[in-house]
Amino acid sequence: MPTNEKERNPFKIAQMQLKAACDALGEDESVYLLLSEPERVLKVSIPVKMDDGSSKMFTGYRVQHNDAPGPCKGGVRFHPNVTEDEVKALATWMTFKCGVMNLPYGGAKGGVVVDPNELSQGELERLARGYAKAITPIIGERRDIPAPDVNTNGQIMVWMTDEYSKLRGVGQTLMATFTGKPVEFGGCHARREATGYGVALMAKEAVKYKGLEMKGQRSVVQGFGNVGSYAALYLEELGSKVIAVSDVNCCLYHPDGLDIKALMKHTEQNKTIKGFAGAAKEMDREDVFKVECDIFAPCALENAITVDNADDIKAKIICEGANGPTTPAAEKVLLDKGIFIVPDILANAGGVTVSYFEWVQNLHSFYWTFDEVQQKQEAKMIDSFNQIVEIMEKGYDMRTAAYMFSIKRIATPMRLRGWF
Ligand SMILES: NC(=O)C1=CN([C@@H]2O[C@H](COP(=O)(O)OP(=O)(O)OC[C@H]3O[C@@H](n4cnc5c(N)ncnc54)[C@H](O)[C@@H]3O)[C@@H](O)[C@H]2O)C=CC1
Ligand SMILES: O=C(O)CCC(=O)C(=O)O
Repeated sequence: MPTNEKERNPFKIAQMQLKAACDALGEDESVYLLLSEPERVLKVSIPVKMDDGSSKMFTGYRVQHNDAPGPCKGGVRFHPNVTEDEVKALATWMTFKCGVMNLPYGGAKGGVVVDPNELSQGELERLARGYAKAITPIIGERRDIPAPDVNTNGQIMVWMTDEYSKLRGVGQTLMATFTGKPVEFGGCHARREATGYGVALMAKEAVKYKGLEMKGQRSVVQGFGNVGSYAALYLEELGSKVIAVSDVNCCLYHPDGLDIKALMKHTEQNKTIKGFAGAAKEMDREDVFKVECDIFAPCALENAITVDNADDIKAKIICEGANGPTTPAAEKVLLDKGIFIVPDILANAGGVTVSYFEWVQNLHSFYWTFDEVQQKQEAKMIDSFNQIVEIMEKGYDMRTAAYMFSIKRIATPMRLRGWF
């Protein structure tokens, strides 16, 4: 892949990753053309009545990248740095993630430019409802199914489902239009845990592939939100020691391993890992890249690993919990150092996989147990891991192999539909 050192635009990066895989496959040029731009970009303005009586306008997006394999699927992010290109990239990655897991979906993503920490609970609810209303014309259980992402959660999915049902349900609750809902409201057991659990599972498969065992491996996790906290919990449960984690405020370190359950409790109460009594050292958040370890799991945001810090990372395996955490130039540095990278479209695909299970259960009103869900998730992820490794062994890095594996699954329905 060409590695323009300066390239940080996530959409350009997604296009570069796609191009590298299309070239490796020797695919028809039309496949790249059709997949390099999203099918639909909706930009919305959302008026919200604030608690002080004033009104504010928020900008939001819903991008539908491709619906050849089935309805579009992907989360909604609330973050001050959301841009149209970021949402386009995230939607593109969703298409290939669904392809990697052989789910009957294409990709989509949504975002609202907002810092939710600055909103009251009432303002947050009105924004969530306003966003759901604004994107109602293009979503639906057979068209596009949103879910949680950064700074959104089960409660926000309930508000959106309720709003959408008022507008489209005519007396019915339309459960299957949003996933990631709480178990008490049409949600699926093990969805909250699913992305982090999948990250830990994929790290374990990579460890096994290298002929090693999880016991004794030292893990480091960047980001301690939904994905990072459960990735850390399951990395610990699968036998590794989690010696460092970070969030937006700091990095915590303990050479004997942090107690992740206790840290999750601390974070629930304090909204940050900062101040946790069980750490040996509290450091600057950027120090997370310098901690010597075996498994490094970036679970925060895009462009976390760049050429500026790639050399600091001393791990055998990088398992990408976040979407797009590694720039192409940094990836080259890491691959040259012999680091095994499990790419985001596989490593964090547990979330959308269990969202798919939620959607299937909602459509049938028949619900599975926690263990059933995790067993089905594990079987699907390990199967994809093994098939991608087979392609990788033909001489590709794992990201390119994952794209090659996925592109075939998307190109075939496009070809059958006569799109090229
Ligand atoms: N929630 C989900 O099911 C899925 C999320 N993802 C991706 O995983 C990543 C994280 O998502 P969530 O955990 O849902 O978000 P979240 O909002 O629950 O947590 C984000 C975490 O990252 C931390 N963070 C932000 N900037 C940081 C920085 N510079 N250094 C260290 N930590 C930083 C925050 O403090 C927080 O702990 C995103 O890239 C998201 O797109 C991918 C697949 C599914
Ligand atoms: O659960 C889903 O449908 C999508 C999750 C998501 O946004 C992601 O995988 O990046």
